[in-house]
Amino acid sequence: MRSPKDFFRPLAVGAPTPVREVPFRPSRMIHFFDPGNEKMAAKIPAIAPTVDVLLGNLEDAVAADRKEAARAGLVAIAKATDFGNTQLWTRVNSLDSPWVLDDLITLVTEIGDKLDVIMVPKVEGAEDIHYVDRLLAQLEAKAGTERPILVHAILETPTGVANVEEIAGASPRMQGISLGPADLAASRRMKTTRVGGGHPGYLVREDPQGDAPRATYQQDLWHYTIARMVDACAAHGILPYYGPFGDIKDTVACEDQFRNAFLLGCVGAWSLHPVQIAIAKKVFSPAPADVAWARKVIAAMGDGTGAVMIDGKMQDDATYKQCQVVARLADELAARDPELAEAYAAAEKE
Ligand SMILES: CC(=O)SCCNC(=O)CCNC(=O)[C@H](O)C(C)(C)COP(=O)(O)OP(=O)(O)OC[C@H]1O[C@@H](n2cnc3c(N)ncnc32)[C@H](O)[C@@H]1OP(=O)(O)O
Ligand SMILES: O=CC(=O)O
Ligand SMILES: [Mg+2]
Repeated sequence: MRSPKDFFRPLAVGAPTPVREVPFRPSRMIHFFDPGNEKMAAKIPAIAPTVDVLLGNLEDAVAADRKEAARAGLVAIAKATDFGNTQLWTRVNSLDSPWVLDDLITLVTEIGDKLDVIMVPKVEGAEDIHYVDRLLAQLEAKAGTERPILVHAILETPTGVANVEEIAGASPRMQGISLGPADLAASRRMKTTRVGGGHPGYLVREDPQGDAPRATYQQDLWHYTIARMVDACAAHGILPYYGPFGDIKDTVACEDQFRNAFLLGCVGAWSLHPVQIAIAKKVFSPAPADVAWARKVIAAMGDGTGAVMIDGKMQDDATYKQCQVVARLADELAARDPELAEAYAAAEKE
């Protein structure tokens, strides 16, 4: 019988030991591709070095009669490609679908040693994660994989949002959670047909002042859910992400949506099209001037206690910690990205 003390024990004999801490690896963009689409698949070796995460998508956006082709395509691509230090993830079909069992069995036994993370859609509660957790342990034991494959949940149903804390803490395999604004809008019966982003009808209006025209301000439809997801993830030591932005041509609004998520605490977003890769890279890498400022505060704060004034702004133990968040992220990203490392070093010298 298992007790809470067994949380970090393997769920099957012969499965690898679960991780105690989610390894932070840059994941500014999770680049989606359909492995059964020959044109997209052909681009993967060239795209791989330009992204932090490549994700072979098997779920929505893959037609029902192309599911097997997508699964087989992912196996072939994973076997044939050297991804370097770019992570390989997959999004399997939902747990109530006719495809997910074969997705998991095939992928773990065929390419389990190459897969870093499995994204599970439409997660509604801890029981969904427990099911995947046990099955993955059995399959890992069968395949002889040496490290555990981590699990990422998509937050895209009202029940999932209501249970987000228990989902985040359901297993040591939990790597992170992404907001899925399209399915969430549908299942909440929101009246937007957009994939993420704002809506001109969701606004507040200035009070009337005589006959003067009243300004309106568009509000953020996703603020509540992203903030809730970020808190749940931070409380459980896992990573939060914004999901898809569907208006591919509106690169400006995509950047805004990504930046809102970044400022609220997300570490990355999905890129659905090559044009969104550079946007995510720019937004989810702290700006060089912000990194230089953070390092200046850290240097001035010594052991991180007390209060000082820098350029007219009060700094104390809390701002020291805020600056550490930015500086640590910059270090982690610079270790992967030499161009960014140079930009950070140059900004510090200014
Ligand atoms: C709500 C959700 O679940 S979101 C997640 C699921 N959705 C997805 O994964 C969508 C992934 N992206 C796509 O399917 C496509 O980008 C689409 C359908 C949005 C647009 O595709 P297209 O109309 O072909 O776009 P476009 O003509 O600009 O593509 C230019 C080239 O980039 C390729 N391309 C497009 N998207 C991708 C991608 N994600 N990865 C790699 N290559 C891509 C196209 O195949 C095309 O190649 P070609 O020049 O050899 O013809
Ligand atoms: O899967 C993503 C979504 O927005 O739905
Ligand atoms: Mg979805």
